[in-house]
Amino acid sequence: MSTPIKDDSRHSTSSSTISSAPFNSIVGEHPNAVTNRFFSYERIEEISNYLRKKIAAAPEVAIICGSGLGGLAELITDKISFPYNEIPYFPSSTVPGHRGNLIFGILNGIYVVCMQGRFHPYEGYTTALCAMPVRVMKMLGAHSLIVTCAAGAINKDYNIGDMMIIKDHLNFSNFAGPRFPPVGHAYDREYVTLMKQVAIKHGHELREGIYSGLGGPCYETIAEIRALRILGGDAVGMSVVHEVTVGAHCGFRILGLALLTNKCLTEYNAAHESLHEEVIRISELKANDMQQLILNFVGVLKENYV
Ligand SMILES: O=P(O)(O)O[C@@H]1C[C@H](O)[C@@H](CO)O1
Ligand code: HPA
Repeated sequence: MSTPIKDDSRHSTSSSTISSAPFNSIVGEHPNAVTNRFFSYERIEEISNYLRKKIAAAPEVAIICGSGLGGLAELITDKISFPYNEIPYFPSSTVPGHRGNLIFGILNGIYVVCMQGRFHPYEGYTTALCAMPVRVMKMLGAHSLIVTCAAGAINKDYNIGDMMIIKDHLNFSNFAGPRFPPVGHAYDREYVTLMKQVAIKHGHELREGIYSGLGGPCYETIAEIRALRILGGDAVGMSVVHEVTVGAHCGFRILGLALLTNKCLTEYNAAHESLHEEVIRISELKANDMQQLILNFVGVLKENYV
């Protein structure tokens, strides 16, 4: 792992107040501004050591829950839960539908670590900071990363409530971090096949497609959606790509799963606009199907790969 880092001794793990002060982008700097830079190997190690002392085992699978999808954590047993603001150097979750807990425990027979909510660049955090927990979860021992998200459907044939395996992405966000990591095979082809088999076996219909990652926080313009469609995007969202980039860089086998919560606008005379409340409503409505897919996929990983 690389060490492209600027450290700052003002922060140490002895201070649990680092992340707990409120975010106020208008009147001042976020209290995590110092952490909102690069992350050294040593700092990732410091965070990992803090967690390692308190957990029961090394996690094998890491899971990131997207908007409204954090209910997966309810299926985990023997849970040890850390609110993000109690973990050294972690930022706070500020988006509704992202509860902000790092949860360790057993899911379908495997020790997992689950991010119940993620960090987005539009919250004011660098992409490097948003993806920092991926490095921590890898250092703790996880070999596989399951990234879930809510996304808008661009593909004309895809509908609200569809679940889509992410086979590749279009990255329209910037990134500060290690230079030139290859991501051509970031999404594990074997995992895609495995997930399709799981879906068939358990009677779930699954789409497959390309996720376009934009910065947000505004939803896309009609011109943008039309352009993304021409470029081959099947869905669009505001996360995933930084996590997958970092996950590929640190050697994770990765599976991406998007829940399509809305149809993106492509016509100027369309009556409706996308709303985050609607995104969460659909996520929660379909959460059970997403959870079952992940639960069964993890079970298959246990049988075949672990
Ligand atoms: O964290 P995810 O990618 O699931 O959240 C999506 C993208 C935005 O954060 C939000 C827009 O409604 O949902
Ligand atoms: N655009 C971007 N992000 C999203 C969307 C969308 O339409 N739906 C859910 N997350």
